[in-house]
Amino acid sequence: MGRIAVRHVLDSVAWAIGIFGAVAFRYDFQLDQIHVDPLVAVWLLAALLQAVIGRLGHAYGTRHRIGTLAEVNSIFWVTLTTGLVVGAVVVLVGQSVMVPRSSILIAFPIAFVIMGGVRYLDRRFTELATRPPEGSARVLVYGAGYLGSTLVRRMLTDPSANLMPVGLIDDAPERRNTWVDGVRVLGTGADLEAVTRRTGATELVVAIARADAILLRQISDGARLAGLNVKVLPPLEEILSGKSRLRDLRDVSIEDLVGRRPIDTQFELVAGYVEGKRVLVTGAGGSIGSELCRQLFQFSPAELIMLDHDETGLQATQISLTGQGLLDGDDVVLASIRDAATIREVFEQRRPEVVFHAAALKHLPVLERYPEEAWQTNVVGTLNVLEAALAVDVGVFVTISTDKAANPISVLGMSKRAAERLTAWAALQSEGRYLSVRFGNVLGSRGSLVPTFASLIDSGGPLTVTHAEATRYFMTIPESCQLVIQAGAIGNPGEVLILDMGEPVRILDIANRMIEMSGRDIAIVFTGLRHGEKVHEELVGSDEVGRRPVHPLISHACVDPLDPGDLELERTWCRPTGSTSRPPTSAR
Ligand SMILES: Cc1cn([C@H]2C[C@H](O)[C@@H](COP(=O)(O)OP(=O)(O)O[C@H]3O[C@H](CO)[C@@H](O)[C@H](O)[C@H]3O)O2)c(=O)[nH]c1=O
Repeated sequence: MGRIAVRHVLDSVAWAIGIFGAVAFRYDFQLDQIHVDPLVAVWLLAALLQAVIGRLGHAYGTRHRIGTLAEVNSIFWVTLTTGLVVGAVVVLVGQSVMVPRSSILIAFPIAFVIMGGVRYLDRRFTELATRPPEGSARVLVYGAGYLGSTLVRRMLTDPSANLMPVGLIDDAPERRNTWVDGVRVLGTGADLEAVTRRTGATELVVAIARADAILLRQISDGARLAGLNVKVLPPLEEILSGKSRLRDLRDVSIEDLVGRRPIDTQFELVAGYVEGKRVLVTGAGGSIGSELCRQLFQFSPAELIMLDHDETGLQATQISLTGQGLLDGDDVVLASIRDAATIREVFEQRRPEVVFHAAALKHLPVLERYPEEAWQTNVVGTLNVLEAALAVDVGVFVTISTDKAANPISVLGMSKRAAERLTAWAALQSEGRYLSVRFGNVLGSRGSLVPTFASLIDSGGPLTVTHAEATRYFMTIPESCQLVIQAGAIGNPGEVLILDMGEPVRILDIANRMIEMSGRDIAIVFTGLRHGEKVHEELVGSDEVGRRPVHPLISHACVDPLDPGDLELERTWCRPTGSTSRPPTSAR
């Protein structure tokens, strides 16, 4: 018998107990005074009405979860209506067939309490059967809001996850001592140590949808003192859509602690300029280019053309996007931005309408030693892409720049400053929106700080920190790309858009945290600032004024256009003599 049929039968039994019990009460349990046949008729009428009204009122379908308040509420109204109709019948004809009028008045609460009780027991048994098994990890959930409650419920109904929620933590004092599915809010972040001792918890799961790096650092420091392992959830959207499961909980990473900055994507804005368009990304095999491709793909461009000179990088991006890396389609283009003729040909053949220019050389110390390389790729290469775009009337062109272009003192910074200025020049030659987006360090990009420290830790250290006070602005790659794509929607021609990266973080703090998270004993050595390296980065140049007219995290500033005819004047930093750079020397 199906579950719904069983519930109909049980509710009929509830009415039987209610009606016969009420009459038995009425006659003081002198059963020989009871006329059974009319009572059976009244019971059958009640059972039939309960079923019909219940079906009409959707009280028996899958609309409500078993034993929830919503289900009991809907059963209440069905039972009350049934009771009223049956009661009216009894009032009209009951006297003549020896059914006492008061019987339904008493039968209704008895039947309803039994129906509610059966549902409660059903729910308890179901929950007990799916409870995490003995020996499951004891978990505290930080955040008793929607996400925390959903998580607790999932843990309680997914025995395979082996996670037993033993308490909730929430900083809102009014939530203290409230319950979520039998799990209590035991205190705030300040009580973490006491709550851990009391519950024997070993894990702490952060269930705060918009937790940023600062909050995660605070929680993680508290958890360390309490001896808890910190885990974080996959992105909220994935949880809500059911794409991710409990086992996708992962340890908190250095990226979470340093660069997390949840961003609201204004989808309509972005879809407006990407959807149905031919979109080309240069540097598609790199860290930023590949993430841009992944995000742009979701906005259904007519074509996504991934261009890079690094075939292996292109393959990795293709795999991450399409699940295959055969490299045999039109979606990947192998070409170097240094090669003007080839780039022009690609643009003429593929006629992109939107371009994200992410191809660049990026390593500051290397470019100090090889400035000509920075010139060829970051300046001439950018000009090549811009000219090809102008030739085919690209409508939106976004150059990816860096905070090192603000008050530049390095070859990297100066080359990217020139790229921003060339983009501003191109804006003057076109009807389209040609603009740059400038931001600081992205966490985890190839060859950057975090992967370098990670491999130094793997090999036993020491960690090399260039300056004890050095700070950088950090963001995760996905979050910075989200902002870049939004910036493309709101930027005006020739502008540079500057992403708000929050507070700068000390490199030494990152080194210390990574060592601590590794659980190993690793030394730190201070190596001294390298040529061209600033102690603190600036996002806005001293000659620039940033305004935020549209997006709260994106400033707009004007850039002085650079006519390609004047490029030679710009080249001073590129020459060994009189330049800020050091000529290559033999390996030290
Ligand atoms: C690799 C390494 C780095 N550092 C320091 C140097 C910097 O102050 C800071 C970050 O270093 P990196 O991750 O290499 O990033 P940085 O030189 O700032 O440049 C990056 O960030 C820029 C944005 O500011 C990008 O435009 C560049 O393309 C990118 O390479 O950490 C150390 O102290 N020790 C290290 O071993």
